[in-house]
Amino acid sequence: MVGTLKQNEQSLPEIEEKSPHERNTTQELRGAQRPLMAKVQETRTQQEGKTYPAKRQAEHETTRDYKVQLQLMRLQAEARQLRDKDDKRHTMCEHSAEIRQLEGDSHSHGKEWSQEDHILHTKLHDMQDMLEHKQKEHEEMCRKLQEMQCHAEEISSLHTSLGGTDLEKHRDLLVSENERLKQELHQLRSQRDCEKKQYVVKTVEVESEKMKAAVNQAEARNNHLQEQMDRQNQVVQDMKWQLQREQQEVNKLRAQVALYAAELDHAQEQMVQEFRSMQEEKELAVSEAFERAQEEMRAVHQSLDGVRKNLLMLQPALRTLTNDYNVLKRQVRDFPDLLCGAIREARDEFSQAVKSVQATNSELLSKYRRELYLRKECHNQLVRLRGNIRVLARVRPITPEDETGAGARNVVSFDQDDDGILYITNKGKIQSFEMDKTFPPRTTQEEVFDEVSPLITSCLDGYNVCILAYGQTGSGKTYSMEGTASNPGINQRALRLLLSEVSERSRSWEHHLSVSMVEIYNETLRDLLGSDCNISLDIKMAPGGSGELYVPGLTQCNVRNMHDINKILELGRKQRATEHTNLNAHSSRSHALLILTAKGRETSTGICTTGKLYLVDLAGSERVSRSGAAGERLREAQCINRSLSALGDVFSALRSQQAHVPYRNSKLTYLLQEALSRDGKALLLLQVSPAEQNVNESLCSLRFGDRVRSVELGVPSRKIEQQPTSATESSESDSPSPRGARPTSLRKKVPASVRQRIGHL
Ligand SMILES: Nc1ncnc2c1ncn2[C@@H]1O[C@H](COP(=O)(O)OP(=O)(O)OP(=O)(O)O)[C@@H](O)[C@H]1O
Repeated sequence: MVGTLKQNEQSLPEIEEKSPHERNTTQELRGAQRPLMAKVQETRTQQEGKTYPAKRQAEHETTRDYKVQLQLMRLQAEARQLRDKDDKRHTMCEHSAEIRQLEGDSHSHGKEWSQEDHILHTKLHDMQDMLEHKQKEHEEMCRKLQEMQCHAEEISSLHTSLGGTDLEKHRDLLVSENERLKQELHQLRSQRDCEKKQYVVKTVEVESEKMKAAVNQAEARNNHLQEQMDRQNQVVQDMKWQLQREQQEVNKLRAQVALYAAELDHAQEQMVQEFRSMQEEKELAVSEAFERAQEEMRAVHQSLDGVRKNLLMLQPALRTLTNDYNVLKRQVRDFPDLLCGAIREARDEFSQAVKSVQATNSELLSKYRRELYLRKECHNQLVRLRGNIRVLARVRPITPEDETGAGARNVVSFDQDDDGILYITNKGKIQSFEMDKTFPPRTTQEEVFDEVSPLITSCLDGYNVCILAYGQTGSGKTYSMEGTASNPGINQRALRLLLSEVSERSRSWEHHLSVSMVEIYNETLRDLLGSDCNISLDIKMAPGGSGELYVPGLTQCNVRNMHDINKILELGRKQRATEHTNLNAHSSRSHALLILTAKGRETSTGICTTGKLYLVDLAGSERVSRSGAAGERLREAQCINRSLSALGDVFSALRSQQAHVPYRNSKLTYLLQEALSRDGKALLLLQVSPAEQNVNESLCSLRFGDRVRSVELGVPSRKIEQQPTSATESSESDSPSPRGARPTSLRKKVPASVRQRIGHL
């Protein structure tokens, strides 16, 4: 057929050259032939050996596209189904929400449902879990579906890009055109065959070269088209394979979707079943609850009826209560005024009562003080009568020498109303001590001296008087006895007082005062006013059987004025200081005694008196263990302890009124024998440190004082003499001597009248 066409195309110019009529016919034919040729050419390329497979391919692709479209539609239907399922799931979710709501409602119905609620809740929870699981699966399926849709869209777009539909149309057109052309060609061919019979020999020879070139050109073009066709076929083949792969993929996915759909159906079925069962349970529970609620309601109604009846009965009582309440309200309103008035009255009464109590109190206090004073007086009287040793306690202030901190804390306190009572706190316990008088730290030297001065002046009346300062080292013994230059102690004040007394009594009395000062250190008696104070002195019994004691070689300095006093005291102090390098260290370990002898003569009666005043600053009474002494110090401490315990022994012998009093056990007691005997007057000044660190020593001193306080020396007697006269001698022999008084030759000579007078003194 191609060969025929080629021959036709080559023969046409020959016809044109032969005649005008033929030329016109040929031109017309050529005009009609050109588009036809182009179409024929196209058709030829499509038809020549390959037109048919391409057509088949296109048909095949069309079928495949249709199938893909069908699959797509099916997938869309499946997606719709899935969407429906999703809607159902939503509905189920709503149902479960309703169930939850019902569950919440059922909660409010009471505790008895809690068990069932719990079970339902657990089931619901399980279902929710399952639902969530299904939801995830559904999401996964949706995702895959989307992927499939994407694939389908890709296929569809590919299909469109290939222009399948247009091609088909175009192809149909071409087919019809081809048919038409074939017919035309057939006509032309028959026409040409007729004409050919006339010109064939010439034209073939003339035009054969041109035709050949045209045929070659056509063939080249034909080859080019063939190549294009091959490429196109290759592309179509690739697409076919791709389509096959996609188809397989789609099949797989469809199978998966079917599987998921089955699972989903199954799950949905299960859920529907469970939902139904839950619905049934819920309905059952609701009906039960409803019944129960109805019962409760009935009970509530019944009780309400009862309450209503009670309410009706209570109404009159309520009215009464309301009235009462109103009355009370009025009272409450008026209450603040009433209360204020009552408070005012009560306050007035109270202040009056307080005033009267205060008046009574002050009256009682003054009475108590008077009583106390009288009691003291009586006590002093009793002490005088009994001859008790008076014990005074002086507490020094806290000094810088005391340790700072807890050890320096004050542990001593005093009674506000009774100046004889002192309290001492030891390890949290408070102990009280009763003395004849106590002196708080603020007490001045004058106040202390005022208390002891009557005793001092009694030596001018012929009494032996002894004042002992007792206490541990540093407790203020020297301060009380010697004092300081600006603030002298008992020693200097006593001498000054005696001098003034002597001058006061000078009208009726002649007095002679002499002073000795001694020190007892390690049981050695030394004269502090002598030329050589290293000489150890002895205490001896006076010759003549008077029983009096004297110290041979002891210096006695006459005292006439203050100058003498100062000189003597200064000398004594100096002797103590020069003898021992460290005065303070030494002074605390020796007893210092100031002995004043007062000799008097009453000018009118000729009565002579001799009184002695012993002012003793004892050595420190602290324990050896505390001082930690050794060697010489230990010996000193032992001597001090021996002499102080000898003093204690003397006091205890006197207290128990033993026949023998061990005066001679120490130099101290031996020297003080006259004052500490039953004829003397004694006063113990206890020095107490208030510091907590010294509490044990303070307690020892106070206990010692407590024991001494109970010692009765007896009624003291004066040591008097009188120049013998005939009158006095005869009457003296009848009068008995005072209680326990040592009978002396001189005592016998005192007349009864005089003795009576003396007794009053
Ligand atoms: N009442 C007081 N007021 C002020 N200071 C005091 C008082 N009593 C004692 N002191 C002071 O306490 C310190 C110790 O006193 P003091 O030397 O008199 O004690 P002491 O008992 O005599 O000691 P020692 O046994 O060593 O002689 C001194 O510094 C003294 O001035």
